[in-house]
Amino acid sequence: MPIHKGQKTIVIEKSGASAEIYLYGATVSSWKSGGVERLWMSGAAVLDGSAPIRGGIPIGFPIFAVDVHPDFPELGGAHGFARINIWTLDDAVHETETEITATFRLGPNDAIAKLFPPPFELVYEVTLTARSLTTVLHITNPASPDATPWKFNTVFHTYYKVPHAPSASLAPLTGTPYIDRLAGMARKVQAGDTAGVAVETARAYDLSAKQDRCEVVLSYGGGATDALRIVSEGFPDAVLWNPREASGSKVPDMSKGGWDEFVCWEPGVISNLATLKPGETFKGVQHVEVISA
Ligand SMILES: O=P(O)(O)OC[C@H]1O[C@H](O)[C@H](O)[C@@H](O)[C@@H]1O
Repeated sequence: MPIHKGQKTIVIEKSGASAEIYLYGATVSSWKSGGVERLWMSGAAVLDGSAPIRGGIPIGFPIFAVDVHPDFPELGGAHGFARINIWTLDDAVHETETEITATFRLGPNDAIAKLFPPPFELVYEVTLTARSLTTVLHITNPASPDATPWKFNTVFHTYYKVPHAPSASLAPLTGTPYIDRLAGMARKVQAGDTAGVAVETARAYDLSAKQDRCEVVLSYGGGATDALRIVSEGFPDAVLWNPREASGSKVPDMSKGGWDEFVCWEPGVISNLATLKPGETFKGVQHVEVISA
């Protein structure tokens, strides 16, 4: 069976690879390729649907981090409601010889409407092949033409599992502008080719010049024979984040030492809100592939 449906999660399998997705938040919680777990999950993650899942790929929408939405200030909090609501799984699972796709949907409910009244539709496709995981988010404003446009942030808050976070690096990033969220949102430009997380890092890279297609390679370091090629499409930003011990130890659902085990590279609409007019759909893609180092 290429798909296993549980009460809380589904697992898809293809050519020896697998991915587990919680209906809560449509959070991809595990991706195994080549017999290796590629996503990090905190040992202290809350998995009972009472709090966002600390690990995997939580989806942020319609705000990012603790930023407040100018039109819907009640949203507040972190990363919005998409990651803390139950999504529905389409009955139809698309499968070919080389790939399998499961599709999830989220729309308004009473609790969401109190925070974010306009109509919206989120469609999320998770596609697995032997060596890749692709996530695609479609965000639609289905309102009638005379309705007011609304604004949103979104993010694939992806936690990559690495053997030793301070040894891991992302490249090529030379000359890419970024906002240093730890330095009063100072605007800086990436000097060297690689960026890492040996110290606490929260940078929002400006990918607007390569919004159509941005490719980076996450190298594990330490003589690893494989690496991850991460391609994002449609996203104007990506956050590089790791809290290291000083800040990570204050995060209640982060296991001790967790900050040594992951790198977050988070493609999204982050530094500015995007506007969606009635009838419009935003599409963001993240394609991650295991490659030789
Ligand atoms: O604790 P969370 O709401 O999941 O957020 C975790 C982190 O996500 C982002 O990467 C932000 O840049 C950080 O400021 C935030 O701490």
